Amino acid sequence: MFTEPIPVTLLTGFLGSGKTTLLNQLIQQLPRSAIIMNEFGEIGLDHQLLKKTDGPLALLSGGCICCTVVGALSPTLKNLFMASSRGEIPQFERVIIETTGIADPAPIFDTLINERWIAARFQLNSVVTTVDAVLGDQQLDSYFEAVKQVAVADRLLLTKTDLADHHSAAALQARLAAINPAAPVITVQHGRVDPALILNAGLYDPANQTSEVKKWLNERRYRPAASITVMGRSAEAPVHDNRIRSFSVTFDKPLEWTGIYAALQMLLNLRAKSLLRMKAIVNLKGKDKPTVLHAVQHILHPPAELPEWPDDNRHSRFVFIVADLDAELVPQILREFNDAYASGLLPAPAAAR
Ligand SMILES: Nc1nc2c(ncn2[C@@H]2O[C@H](COP(=O)(O)OP(=O)(O)OP(=O)(O)O)[C@@H](O)[C@H]2O)c(=O)[nH]1
Repeated sequence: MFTEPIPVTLLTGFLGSGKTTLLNQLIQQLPRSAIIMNEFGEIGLDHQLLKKTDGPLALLSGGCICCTVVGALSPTLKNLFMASSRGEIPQFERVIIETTGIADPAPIFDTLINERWIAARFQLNSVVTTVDAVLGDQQLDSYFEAVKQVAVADRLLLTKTDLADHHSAAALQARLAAINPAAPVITVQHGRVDPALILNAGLYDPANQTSEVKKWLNERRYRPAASITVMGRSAEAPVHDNRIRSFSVTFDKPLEWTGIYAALQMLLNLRAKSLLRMKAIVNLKGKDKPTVLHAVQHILHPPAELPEWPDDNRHSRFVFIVADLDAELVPQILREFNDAYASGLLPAPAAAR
């Protein structure tokens, strides 16, 4: 029987960027994995490329997991869990979900975080995005979905490096770091990677990971919001990258939870398409311990208290990756909502109490 929530790794990446190749390598090393493959088209073919695995395999065919078949993810996870509990299929230790190459991962987060039955039994563990070292640059130029997949990743895997020249691979790596400064870029050939480098990457269980939180947040990799110019940057930068801003916001005084919650709700709801990723370790008034927050697009993970601060720094630190939004607006919204609630100008929203 399962006692702890089962870790889920989300494997995303643009069409043909090497997801199935990676999966084939992973399942050799991690045979006790349940695989969920999402395939486009009525008759999926990708699973036929998957090597034999001891773990269960579930297919979500006939559409993309982020739109037409999103409702199928929850029953699929339930069926896997129940069948394994009853001994009808082998026990599994983790789930790996491979999305279609054009999927937007936000609805998958929504299922994993907001559906109670699922959230009690499964836990999102890491988001791994494959990027083709040869075609990635062009795909980032042409498809904003590809940029978003990079922005939400905990780990970026640069695939097909055997086919790319060193110079262009290095340039692509720099471009990825500009979009998502904190995600390590791991180069991969033919899907061969040490699973330890890509699993447990997301700090989705902050209670156990005080020492990991600094690596997870990695705010030193981000420029402060105030140093980012307003929309419409350099003419040479690729058009989609010009839409992306990644930056940090710091507050030195303890924050009012109701104000921060209201500010985040506003950013998440009004700007659902703008906010791609947010992570934070915050010092809240009246609390000795830090609170960890994170959101992917409009999905805010429930706040979690860490058992202790990772170091002497007691400042609240946020990192954001946004699209089509001026960086300076974000600290302004956080500050103004914080001040308004701290001074009692506004009543606390019910959900934040
Ligand atoms: N040379 C080389 N080929 C690779 C590498 N990784 C993947 N490929 C090849 O690239 C092609 C696409 O790889 P897949 O693993 O099917 O890519 P995918 O992301 O699952 O593709 P979709 O499911 O169609 O989005 C296949 O022919 C792979 O054999 C690599 O590191 N080097």
